[in-house]
Amino acid sequence: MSHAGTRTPDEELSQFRVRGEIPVPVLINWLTAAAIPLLTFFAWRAVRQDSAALVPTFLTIFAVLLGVNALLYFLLGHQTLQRRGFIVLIVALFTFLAIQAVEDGSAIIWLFAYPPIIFYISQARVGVIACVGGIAGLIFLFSPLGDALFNSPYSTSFRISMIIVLSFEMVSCYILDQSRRRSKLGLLRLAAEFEHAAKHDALTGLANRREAVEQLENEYERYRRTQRPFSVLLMDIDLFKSINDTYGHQAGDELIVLVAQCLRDQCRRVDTPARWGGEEFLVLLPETGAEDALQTANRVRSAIEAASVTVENRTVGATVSIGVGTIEGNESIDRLLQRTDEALYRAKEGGRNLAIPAGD
Ligand SMILES: Nc1nc2c(ncn2[C@@H]2O[C@H](COP(=O)(O)OP(=O)(O)OP(=O)(O)O)[C@@H](O)[C@H]2O)c(=O)[nH]1
Repeated sequence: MSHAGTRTPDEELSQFRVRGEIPVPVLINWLTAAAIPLLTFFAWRAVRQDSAALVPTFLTIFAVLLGVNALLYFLLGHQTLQRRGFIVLIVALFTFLAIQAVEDGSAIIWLFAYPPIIFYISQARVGVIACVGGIAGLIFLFSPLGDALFNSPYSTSFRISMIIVLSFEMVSCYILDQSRRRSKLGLLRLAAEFEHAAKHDALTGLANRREAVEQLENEYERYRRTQRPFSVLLMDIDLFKSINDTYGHQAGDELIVLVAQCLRDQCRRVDTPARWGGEEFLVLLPETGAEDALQTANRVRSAIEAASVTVENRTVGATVSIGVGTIEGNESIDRLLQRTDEALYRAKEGGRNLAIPAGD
């Protein structure tokens, strides 16, 4: 998972979805589908109960606007627009329900639906701001100034209970939401670790053979589209068995890590150095012709020849033999690897510590 730029984990989280999690646009659609008939029902009841014309009119307007918000989402597919539109509408709706004392004041208890929704569909920061704003608004509504402005029918005990219970619910929702976000982050990090482990070699940290094959296939596809050739270096540490036998397996492993580091140092960022087998490495050089590939091979070879590790106060170095292959015409990846392997074999036969271009 990327931690690029100044993105906070919260923003980062919204980019990913864990399997089974309800996507925010879907939840908003469900809530809209539930709210429209409910609002229509309460509007109809308000008409029947002879409430002021304002109430049924506003409830109907909210139902229509929620429908328009959903329609716009289906037409444009703009998730942020859908979410922001929905938040604005529900904040306005809950404010209206509270200050107009809809349903003789009982509609204010719908405010309890607000905290879980707001925390789920927006970032934690937005949820906190919305909840603190909501409680502040409610305290204002229940204050003597609110009474003077809106003439609320709520009893004192109801007001106290409403503020305490709603605050309790908001804090609970915040805690549960934090826990949900932390577990989601943990799951995403675990998935990223698994993905990394599946694609990389544990000893060297280089791409493993499976990942190298995948990159080769991608590069091959690009070659077929653009006809810009790519090259591969297939290399093998010389006389590695005798290094293991003389200095031990641990020293052998250290040399493998050293070779990997030399590859990293000598390759471009776009190249893929990979551990191909035990003491075999492959480097994929995208958009690289034969001449440049041979130059890179010789640079890598010299860097490895110059490097060494210290084992029990003894300096141990190694050399590598390299086959250098460049894709030609319509040949397959297998054919390219076969030609490159033959070149590697010739480098071994020719005395080792050599880079030999593949033949036809
Ligand atoms: N330490 C260590 N040794 C390994 C690893 N993987 C393979 N080897 C050893 O590498 C050696 C490879 O030897 P060979 O393929 O016979 O060839 P070589 O001795 O390198 O000789 P040439 O390739 O002909 O230059 C074997 O002894 C393997 O056991 C590893 O991960 N760590």
